[in-house]
Amino acid sequence: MPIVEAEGLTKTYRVFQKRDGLVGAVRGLFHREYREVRAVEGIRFSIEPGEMVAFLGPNGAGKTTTLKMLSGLIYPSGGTTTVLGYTPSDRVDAFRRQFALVMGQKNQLWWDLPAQDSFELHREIYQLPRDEYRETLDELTTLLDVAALTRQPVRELSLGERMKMELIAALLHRPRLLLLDEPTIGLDVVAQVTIQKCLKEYHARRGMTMLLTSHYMRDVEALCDRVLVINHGHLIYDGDLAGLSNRFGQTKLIKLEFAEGEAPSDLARFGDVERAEGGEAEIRVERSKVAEVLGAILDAYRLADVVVQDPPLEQVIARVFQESKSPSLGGADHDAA
Ligand SMILES: Nc1ncnc2c1ncn2[C@@H]1O[C@H](COP(=O)(O)OP(=O)(O)OP(=O)(O)O)[C@@H](O)[C@H]1O
Repeated sequence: MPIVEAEGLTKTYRVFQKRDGLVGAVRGLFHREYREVRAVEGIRFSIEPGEMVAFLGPNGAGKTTTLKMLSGLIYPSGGTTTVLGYTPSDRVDAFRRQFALVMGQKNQLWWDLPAQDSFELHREIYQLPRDEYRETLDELTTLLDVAALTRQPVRELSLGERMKMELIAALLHRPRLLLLDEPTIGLDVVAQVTIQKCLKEYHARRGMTMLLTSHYMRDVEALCDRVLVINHGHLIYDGDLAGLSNRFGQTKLIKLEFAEGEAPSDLARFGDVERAEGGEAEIRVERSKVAEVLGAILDAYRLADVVVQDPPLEQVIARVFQESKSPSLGGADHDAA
């Protein structure tokens, strides 16, 4: 049975429109005008136990709104969703005990107290047996390398350390489903990698299901095999990472190392030369022409090495977002799953 199922899930916000000027403001007191924001429009997907899925989309695409509906923080305007067998907006205890939502931009922990005190409160709220709590806490503080910091007030911790504590608090009750909204936002690369490693390791040990939003493609590549892409409230891709590159990455990068001397000056006849330095060069070539171009290069020059790469995920994703503005890609489009 899927852990998450969404069918036609929709959220429309009603936003008060403030009028310009004093007269407008006074008029607004008597005649309130509203505008509808269609944040999520009829999305459909399901997630199986143990999957690690990335939820991608540009700013304002509807990611946080979807996560909030999946955790029962807001009611959908339409459609249905079942999470862990429950309707999230019912917020029953049995449901809340089995999932956690971590928002990179929001703190759950008490600012002036050591994280340890917030962890204790979690233990009380979730009524965790002491042994199990100790075991999980030790495991997580070791994994994230913050055992020495749990007794320091949270406000004195760095952003990265605070995020690690947030993650610990979220995992203490061993949730079966972890919803992560930008868990590495604003962190340096080292802290990002530590958090990725912890999530990966923890997933390997406990096999929880995870849905993650992130603007850092490194998070996605490190953790997720499957991606859901949302734009303007529509789900426009549901499939694996490789499929995303195949479909939207229209070019490939050919990296060449020449056997003798400098890179030749006439490489532009094969494609767009991205770099040519010393005996090395990189040429961007249309996906459908890679074999032909490679054959021509091998005929013309002696090579010491050659590598053909997909474009970086950032580029592919930027292209997906760009293309999804066109009407032909506007609706939900499921490649896999
Ligand atoms: N409480 C709210 N009231 C009114 N409109 C909202 C509310 N929350 C979000 N929106 C609007 O709904 C749309 C989707 O917002 P959402 O926060 O879900 O996007 P997102 O994909 O998470 O974006 P980001 O990557 O910037 O966090 C946006 O147009 C946003 O302005």
